[in-house]
Parts: sequence; C-alpha cells; structure tokens
Amino acid sequence: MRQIVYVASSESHQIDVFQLNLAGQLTLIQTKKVSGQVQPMAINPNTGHLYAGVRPEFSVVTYHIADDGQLEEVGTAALPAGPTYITTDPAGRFLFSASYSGNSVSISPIDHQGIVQKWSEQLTNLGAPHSVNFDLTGKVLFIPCLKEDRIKLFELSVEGTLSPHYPAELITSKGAGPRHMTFHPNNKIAYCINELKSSIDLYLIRDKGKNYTLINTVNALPEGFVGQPWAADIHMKPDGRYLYTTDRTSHMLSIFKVSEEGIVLSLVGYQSTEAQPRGFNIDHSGQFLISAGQLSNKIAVYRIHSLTGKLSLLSRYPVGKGPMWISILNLETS
Ligand SMILES: O=C1O[C@H](COP(=O)(O)O)[C@@H](O)[C@H](O)[C@H]1O
Repeated sequence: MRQIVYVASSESHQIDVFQLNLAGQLTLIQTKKVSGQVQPMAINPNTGHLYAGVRPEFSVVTYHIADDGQLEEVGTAALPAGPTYITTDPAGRFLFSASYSGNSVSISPIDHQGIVQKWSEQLTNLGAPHSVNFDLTGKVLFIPCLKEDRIKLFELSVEGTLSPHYPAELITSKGAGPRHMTFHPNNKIAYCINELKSSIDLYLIRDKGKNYTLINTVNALPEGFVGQPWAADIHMKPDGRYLYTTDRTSHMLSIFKVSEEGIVLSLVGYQSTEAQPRGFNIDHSGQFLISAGQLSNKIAVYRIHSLTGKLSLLSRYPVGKGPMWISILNLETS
C-alpha cells in the first residue's frame, strides 16, 4: 500500500506532505505554502483531490494530487464563514463546511473536474457546529452542535440541498459539547466525542436510520483525572476492532476495544502523546496512528498492535507551527 500523509499547520500556513512506508516511517516530500491559516482538510473520494479550509479570507483551496502525492493548487472558492471542519458527500459532488464561530454549515458544489466552486447554500442558526459527518449509507448527515448539546440530522437531495431528517436531532447530556464522530463499519453504531466532558456517546442506529438510541456514555479520561476535560478527535481502526480519542488537557490518547457488534467499549489504556493533540488519524491499513501536537509542532507515529490495540511510538517528526489536521491518502485506490 502506497500512502501519503498530509499535515496542515495553521500558524505557519503550510501543508507538509509525507510518504508513509510499510514500516511506518515518514519521508517529507513537499512543504506546500498556503495563502492563510490552513485548518481542516478533506479528500474527494471520487476524484482524489485534496481540499483545505483557509482563513482569515474564508475559502477552500482545491489541490490536484500528483502520482507521487505532491500537491498542486488548481482552485480557490469563497466560503461564507470560517471553516472548522470540511467533508464531502460519498459521491464527492458537494463540499460541506461547518463553521463553529459562524454558527453555520455551508454547501459548495464540486465541478466534474473535482474543483470546489463558490458556496451555494448556508444553514444558519446552528449552535457552534463542530463537524459534518455522513453515516455509511451516505444518506444522513450528522452535525454535532457543541453549544446546543445536540446532533442535528439532515438528508441530502440529488440537487445538493439539505432538509431535516426524521428524527431531526439527537440530544446529548447537558454541557457535553458534541464535537467529532465516527461510525462502526457495520453502520449500526455512531460514536460521538464530547469536547467538554471527554466522553464518548454510543448511538444504536435502527430501522435504516429512522431510529436512534443512546445506549451508553463512556468516560475517555482516566478515573479521578483532575482538570477541565478538552477532547478533540475520534477515529476507529478500519476493521472496527479498536477506537481511539484524544484529549488536549491531558495530552493523551485513549484506547478502547470494540465488541464485535460495536456496542461495548472496553478500556485498553491510555497513551501519552504530543502536546495538545487536536488532530490525529489512522492509516488505511490500520497499522499506524499519527497524532499532531498543536503545541509541540511535531507529529508522532505509533504502531497499532493488531492483537491488543495498544500503541508503541515509532518516531516523531517536526512539521509547521500549530499542526491540527492530518489526512491520509491511499494512492492505490485514488
Ligand atoms: O477546538 C476548538 O475549536 C473551536 C473552534 O475552532 P476553530 O478552529 O473554528 O476556531 C474553538 O473555538 C475551541 O476553543 C476549541 O476547543
């Protein structure tokens, strides 16, 4: 598997591009300067372009990815508000941008060459939306609204408009602050990391997405942890066997074993990691986890032990200033 790792560093306006080899070693192949603070990134699953959300001139930059993984800018399109998280629908026809400070989510069409166009629609009056997540059917869009303690649910039409799903929202516990999500490969369980409690909510999805039940809430910090929880990110190993989260106060990753159906999370342990780990990701083979330290200006690569899910540090690499987003591309499927 030939994989490329993209690391966005907001403060130094750059994306570092690394090749990831089969042993988990990284080789820097490009440092791409960006016109502003670059934060969230997304890869088009259809065309293989990389998109990056930029500030203070709110925009999304489209990059063509060369055969070796290097980036070439091919377009810039305006966004109505500062991008906190971006994603595309599974067909790669539209780009969705959640804006925490703009209390909105915008939709931008993507043309048939893969280039994002100016935004066409904006959902407003959302309370600090922190991410936009399609379930694995690609039909339901989950928008965790941190300041509302709700995850709002929408459906996407063929024309690219959003309408409320039924049910229209999932309600979290008071003050939880829902932030980022992931789904079990069986699409029967949705997991949401709550920023302000560093807890994980598990929702059972039934009746083809018409029925959701909150079946458990799991603490992602060690029992007795003292300090303000400040969770950031959540990812599942591609085979669905282990789940990982980060917390920025404790500078830790938490590791959970996932039961076969995805319903039970059993604590495996904690891994101390880079300072303020706002973003991390897992490679497509499920063998390596890479975490970014927003305060250390480094990324750390860990081997994931296939039988235990535990992490062992392989190496740390310097990147730009304020790294907060990691995207990984499998060149063989792009
Ligand atoms: O992680 C966080 O995100 C929000 C919004 O981030 P931004 O990148 O859109 O500015 C931030 O305000 C919050 O303090 C922080 O915890």
